[in-house]
Amino acid sequence: MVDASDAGPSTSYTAFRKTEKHFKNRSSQSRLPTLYACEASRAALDVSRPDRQEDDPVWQASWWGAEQQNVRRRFQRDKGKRPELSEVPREVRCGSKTGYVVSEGCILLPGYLDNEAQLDLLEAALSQYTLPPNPLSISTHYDLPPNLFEMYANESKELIPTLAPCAETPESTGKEKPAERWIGRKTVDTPAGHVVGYEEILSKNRQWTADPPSEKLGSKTAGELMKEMRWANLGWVYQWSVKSYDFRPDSPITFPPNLSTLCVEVVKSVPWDHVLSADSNVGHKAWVNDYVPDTGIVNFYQTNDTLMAHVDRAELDPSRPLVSVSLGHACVFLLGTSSRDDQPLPIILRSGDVLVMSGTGRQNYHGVPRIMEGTLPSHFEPSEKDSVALSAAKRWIHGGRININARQVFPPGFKRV
Ligand SMILES: O=C(O)CCC(=O)C(=O)O
Ligand SMILES: [Fe+2]
Repeated sequence: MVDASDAGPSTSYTAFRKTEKHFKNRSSQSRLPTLYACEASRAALDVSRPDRQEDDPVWQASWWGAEQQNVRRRFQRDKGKRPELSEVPREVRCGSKTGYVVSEGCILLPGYLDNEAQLDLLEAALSQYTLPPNPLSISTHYDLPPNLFEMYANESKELIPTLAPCAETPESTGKEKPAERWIGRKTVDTPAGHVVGYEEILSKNRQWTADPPSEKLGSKTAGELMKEMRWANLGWVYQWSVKSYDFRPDSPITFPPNLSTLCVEVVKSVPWDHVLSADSNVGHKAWVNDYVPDTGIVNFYQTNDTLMAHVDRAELDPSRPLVSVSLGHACVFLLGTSSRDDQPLPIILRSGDVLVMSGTGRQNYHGVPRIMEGTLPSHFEPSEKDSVALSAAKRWIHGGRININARQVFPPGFKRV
């Protein structure tokens, strides 16, 4: 997951890595250049900005300089005149919403979820999606209680013990360290364009063993563990160390029905014939009828977490849509191409935005180099009417961002052996 060039001098960094470093740099917070502004290579695309500047938490938190006032209006006005702006983003009607085609197969639906829907999904992500049998990043290290979030909501001070360390295995010694801290997913990289077949996956399933619990960890409270948790797995279980789903069970863990309904609705709303190029041959005509997510990851970010450049290419059909929802603080999302050497497009993702990656766009490198501090929208502020669970969920999101992304790993009609 780390650029091979990372060990060398800065001049050998890939274009993707340089942009990641630019946005990770905390010494010069604020002053984001926009796509309209001059430094085009690092300029960020911002289409979910509210119409009134004063309503924008990103603006309020001083991420934009005064010179960026009304930048979106100027962007719309000048799009036709400036060739570098005419390609991205192309506007498309998605049902009752507006979408922007930000690159081949990648569509951003700003503000797809209203405030109420965001709060419902926030509560579900923390209180339901973290329940057993869904694996959590911390499941292999701690002897978790049946309901960790409930303990968090009740502000329990009870200590949750670690699991006993077990013998090392050749596949995973637990000693490999990622070159820098990121969202806690240890993976091996695969060559660009590599798509794994079912047989290859089953053989990886047989090799895989879970990470052994670390001996260095100590008991923690639910409050500490809810901050340490980096992801929850939905549906088919992904094995991070071998980058494959575990297809050994007969059926997946039940995928949350409400989330499935949301993702299907998003995919049905996209006018695929207008989004994908005419020569695109990815079977998109079927998606409106047979797209059903069966796996997903919920990413839990604290404001200093990042997600490094990667491609999600473990699904059997490499082009079916991946639907990705943002909640909480805004972030800078980098959308690249199938090569890390190409300059990625920085996109501001706000709470309620939905990004769909599909077709050849599924092979694009992407990552999250920055969660934008101070950008939590006001509907996440506590209210007297909140239930215990919602109030705890709001408390959690004050320190972070949640991303929920769903995919379909088994294309319809696929026969398992
Ligand atoms: O947090 C995000 O917006 C992106 C997450 C992502 O790319 C992933 O989980 O594969
Ligand atoms: Fe991803």
